[in-house]
Parts: sequence; C-alpha cells; structure tokens
Amino acid sequence: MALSPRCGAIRACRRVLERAFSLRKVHSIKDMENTLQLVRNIIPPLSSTKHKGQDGRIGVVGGCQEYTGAPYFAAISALKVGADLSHVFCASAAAPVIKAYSPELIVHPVLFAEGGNEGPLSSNKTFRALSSDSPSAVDEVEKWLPRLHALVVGPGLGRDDVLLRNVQGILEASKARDIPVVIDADGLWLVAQQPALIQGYQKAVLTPNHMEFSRLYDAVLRGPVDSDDRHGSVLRLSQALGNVTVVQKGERDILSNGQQVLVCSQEGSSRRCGGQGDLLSGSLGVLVHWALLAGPEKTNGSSPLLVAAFGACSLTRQCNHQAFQKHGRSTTTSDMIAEVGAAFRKLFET
Ligand SMILES: NC(=O)C1=CN([C@@H]2O[C@H](COP(=O)(O)OP(=O)(O)OC[C@H]3O[C@@H](n4cnc5c(N)ncnc54)[C@H](OP(=O)(O)O)[C@@H]3O)[C@@H](O)[C@H]2O)[C@@H](O)CC1
Ligand SMILES: Nc1ncnc2c1ncn2[C@@H]1O[C@H](COP(=O)(O)OP(=O)(O)OP(=O)(O)O)[C@@H](O)[C@H]1O
Ligand SMILES: [Mg+2]
Repeated sequence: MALSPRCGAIRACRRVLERAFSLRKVHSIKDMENTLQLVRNIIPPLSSTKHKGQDGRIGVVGGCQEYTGAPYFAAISALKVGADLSHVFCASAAAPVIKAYSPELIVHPVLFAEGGNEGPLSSNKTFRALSSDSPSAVDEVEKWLPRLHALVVGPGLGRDDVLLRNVQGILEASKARDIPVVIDADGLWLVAQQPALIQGYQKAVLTPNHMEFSRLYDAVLRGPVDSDDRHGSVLRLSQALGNVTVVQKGERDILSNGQQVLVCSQEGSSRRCGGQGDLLSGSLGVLVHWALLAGPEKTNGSSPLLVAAFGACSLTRQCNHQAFQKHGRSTTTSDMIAEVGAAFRKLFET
C-alpha cells in the first residue's frame, strides 16, 4: 500500500524523535568507566568459606558434527571468567571431540540431529534411545537444570530441524524454571523462526552479530534495519521483544533493554578471527548469574543484565586487544582465551 505524503512525514518525524530519545540515553565515553565500576560491584568475592559450584554452574547448549570449537570456546571462557563448573550439552558426534579439547568441561552427548548425522557414535544405545524419542533429549537436559545457574544456547548448534526442536524444548523448560539464558549463534536462528519463544522473558540476553541482528530485526519488526540508526534499531528490537536485553556486536557493541542504550567501545583490535562471539557468550553466562545474584542495589538501579552484558563485551574486546599485541595477525580465539585472566584483572580488579 502506498503511503500518503502526510503519513510519510509523520513517520519521518516519529523516527527523528525516537532517534533523539534513544541518543539521549546512550552512554557517553566517559560513562564507560562508571559502567565498568558497576560490573566490578557484581563480581563475587573469592572466599575460603565457599564451596565448589557457588560461583557458578553454567551450561552451554551447542556443538554438532560440524562445529565443535564454538561450544568449547564458550564453555572454557565461562570457567576462565570464574564459574566453578561448565557443562556442554551437545550432539553425540561432537562430544568426544569436545572432551578431547579439555578435561575441564563436563560433556553430555544428549542432542541429536536428523538423518543419523551423528558420526561414529550413532549406533550406541544413548543415541538410539534419543533418536527414536525426541523429547528425551529435553528430559536429559532438564535433569540438570535445577543445578545450573545459567544457560548459553546456540554456539555451534547448527540448524538441523530435529536438533532445534530439542533446543526449543530446553528453552521452554529453562523459562519454566526461571533460569537465565544467553542466546547466541544458531540459537538466534531459532528465535528468528519463533520469536514467541523468548518474547517478554526478562532473563534472556540475545547476542547477535551483524547478520544475526538483521535476521532477527526482519523477523520481529518486519522490515530492514536502518543502518544509520544502530542505537534506535537495537532499542526497537528489544522493545518489540518485550524488553529482552539485546547486545548487537560490531565495531562498537550496542546494548539495550528497551529502556536504556549502552555503547561499549573498549579498545579491541582489527583482527576478526572466528570464535570471539563464543568467548563473549560464555563469559556473559557467568556474569548474568553474578549480576542477578548481586541485584539492582549493586548496579545502582541499572538493569543487572545490561551491566553483565557490558562486562562481557568489555572483557572480550580487552582479550582481543591483549592477544593482538602479542600475536598480531596470527591471533586466534585460543590466544584471546589465554588472556581472560589478565584482561579480567585489568578491567575489574583495579
Ligand atoms: N570454531 C568453531 O566451531 C566456530 C563455529 N561457529 C559457529 O558457526 C555457526 C554459524 O555462525 P556464523 O556467525 O558463521 O553464521 P551466520 O549468522 O550465518 O553469519 C555468517 C555470515 O554472516 C556475514 N557476516 C558476519 N558478520 C558480518 C558483518 N559484521 N558484516 C557483514 N556481514 C557479516 C558473513 O557473510 P559473507 O561475508 O560470508 O557473505 C558470514 O559468512 C554457528 O553455530 C557458530 O556458533 C562460530 O561461532 C565461529 C567459530
Ligand atoms: N569491527 C569490529 N571492531 C572491533 N571489534 C569488533 C568488530 N566486530 C566485532 N567486534 C567484537 O568481536 C566480538 C565478537 O563479535 P562478532 O561480531 O565477531 O561475533 P560473532 O560473529 O558471533 O563471532 P563468532 O565467530 O564467535 O561467531 C565482540 O566482542 C565485538 O565487540
Ligand atoms: Mg557467533
């Protein structure tokens, strides 16, 4: 339907007002230090009176035959940031590979893909039980949910329909238990197909890259992203999803909960190797748990999830910066993960 000139002018006017409104709420560079201070406030003290698990039990749902690095990066980053236990719930074919990367991860081969895309383990008993009865994958993860503080859903998941149906069930079970969820990568593909899955869920954080953001925006707002108005676009997507927190990654990360917009421009580098987003989502899983535990008193009234997201963005970019100083063009995500401890100390333990 063609727009009348008057209708077009009203829309343009509304866009200008919305932009001005959102920009007023954008953090200036000098506010970055204040926000980093809020991140420092949510970090739990290390104490000899605590027991294993108290500083975080995080689950990563992801990993299929093609992608084993992404869930590994997310889960090991959660541990390096300070979680006590890190679980990976993945497809059978991915499990031995992920286990071989690290003895520190607890790996559950509970997801399955359509058409026997499960590699050498496809004939084992667990796989047959799961592949003949799709809900049991959800049951397998649900058994662990009461013991988990946060889930990171999507790194290396792939887009197999059956596998995504498992994940839909896992998301529904997590919401029913009020468990915080960070949704990334192929988890965002699922949300773009079914935005109702996380609509209005106040403990969800979405971490789209450029492509994932466009896909989500188009699915939810039924139109293309205004590339001249990144702040407004992130704000509008968050609002349309019922104030779910959205982190749009890029040259600068733009974060919004539909009320406030933060910008993270912590210095990183020009090295764009794959896996940096996985480091971010795994770190965010821990920080979301810490932020919700600390509550809004510690975040000075700001949304705990926004503060957590700002912390994860700053940390990832600082790891990138430090790794690049040492390795230059050959920097990989493993080099960045090796910097998590030093980057964390520099940003948050000053
Ligand atoms: N080691 C592993 O196991 C890793 C596995 N991973 C896993 O891979 C799976 C798929 O994830 P994904 O991000 O590759 O998928 P998707 O959303 O289709 O985007 C791909 C396309 O988007 C574009 N594009 C991206 N950024 C852009 C930009 N700024 N500006 C413009 N365009 C941009 C770009 O298009 P191109 O330039 O190629 O035309 C690119 O090809 C997922 O499971 C993930 O977790 C990764 O985590 C990495 C480490
Ligand atoms: N142009 C850029 N300049 C500086 N930092 C960037 C740039 N683009 C992305 N980043 C940073 O890289 C990190 C990962 O973002 P990216 O867009 O690469 O995610 P991703 O595509 O999901 O990564 P992955 O390869 O893990 O899937 C974020 O911390 C983001 O701030
Ligand atoms: Mg990604």
